[in-house]
Amino acid sequence: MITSLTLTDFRSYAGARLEMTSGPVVLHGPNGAGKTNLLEAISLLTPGKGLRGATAAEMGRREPGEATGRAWAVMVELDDETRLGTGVQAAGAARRIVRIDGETAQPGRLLDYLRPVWATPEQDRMFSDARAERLKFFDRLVFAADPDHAASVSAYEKALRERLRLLNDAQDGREADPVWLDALEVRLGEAGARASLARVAALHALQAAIDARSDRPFPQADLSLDGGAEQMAEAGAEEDEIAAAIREGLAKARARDGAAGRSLFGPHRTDLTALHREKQRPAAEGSSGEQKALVLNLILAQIARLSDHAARPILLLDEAPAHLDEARRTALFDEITALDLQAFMTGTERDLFAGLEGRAQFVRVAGGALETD
Ligand SMILES: Nc1ncnc2c1ncn2[C@@H]1O[C@H](COP(=O)(O)OP(=O)(O)OP(=O)(O)O)[C@@H](O)[C@H]1O
Repeated sequence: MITSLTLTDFRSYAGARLEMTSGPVVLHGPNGAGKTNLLEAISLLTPGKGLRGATAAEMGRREPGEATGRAWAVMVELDDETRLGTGVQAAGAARRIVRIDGETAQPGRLLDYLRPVWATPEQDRMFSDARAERLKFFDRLVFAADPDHAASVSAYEKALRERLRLLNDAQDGREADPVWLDALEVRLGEAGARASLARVAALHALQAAIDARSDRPFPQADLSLDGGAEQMAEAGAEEDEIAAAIREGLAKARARDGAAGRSLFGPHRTDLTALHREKQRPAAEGSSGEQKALVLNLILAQIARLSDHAARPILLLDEAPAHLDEARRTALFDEITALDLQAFMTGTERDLFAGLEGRAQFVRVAGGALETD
């Protein structure tokens, strides 16, 4: 578990430190106090984008009127022994670095120690929002258990950007090198097939974890992946067959993609859909409270799925209890306590967390300072 957190020039914090005892941590305080900033800091102790999807340059503390944020750092100590840190070395730097016990490390190594999983108010409309955000959300769930997935997705995205650049050049009258285009599409086929197979495997594991929670007062989702490559994987196709289908589809789509200036074919267009099981309706048609409860159930299923890993998950819940009804709030608190899970939760009112009195650490966030009540 995280036993201490130190923030230096991170967002609204000039310097702050919080020590944790065991159990959940409740962060309460007025709007704009810096509660979400703190969850965001912890969310950065995993590869990729954090809870706000912000760039490293945005996270450095800025005084009013300052154009560039400062160099910032976030450091946690695990069980009072291992130190994980991230930050930038120079003000405004775009790339954050990772340190483990003081040594620079590959971001992927963080997953050996911590697996943060988060739920934010922005996810409430996830099922009715744009498809790209849903796939990003799902991919994060996949790579928390399967770190290789992040490498497949980033190799795929890089090759896709290169292919589109070539097709745009061709559109402007410059000849696109067909050998290079072929090579990129081979790479897209391979990385895309790996990514699709990993997504399908994760979908099954997640669905099983959701099904195992049918006794909880949260709505259940029936998940599916709506994409050609994933459907082939479901039907038992091998990786090289899926890769060939992606490659062929991309080759056929060249002219159309070039004219549109977008990549209209490929597994980056896969969608995650969810059916509200009890109501037999698409999740996208549910109320925002229903969508929130459904997403939270999915997040809790993910936590259960990750609990077998050596690196235990850490749950970050931004404003979740405020939007749950009493029965679900109680169930959430009981579950978090029973799982012996480290959870950080935010809310403007301390009263919302009355059910955790005596079972959680209450921290008041105000004026850039953190005070345990
Ligand atoms: N780079 C930065 N430098 C300085 N201050 C920042 C920076 N980024 C964000 N802030 C400040 O942090 C505050 C927002 O903090 P945060 O989102 O954590 O609030 P919160 O406590 O979660 O509030 P709410 O209850 O409204 O969600 C704002 O006042 C914002 O101006």
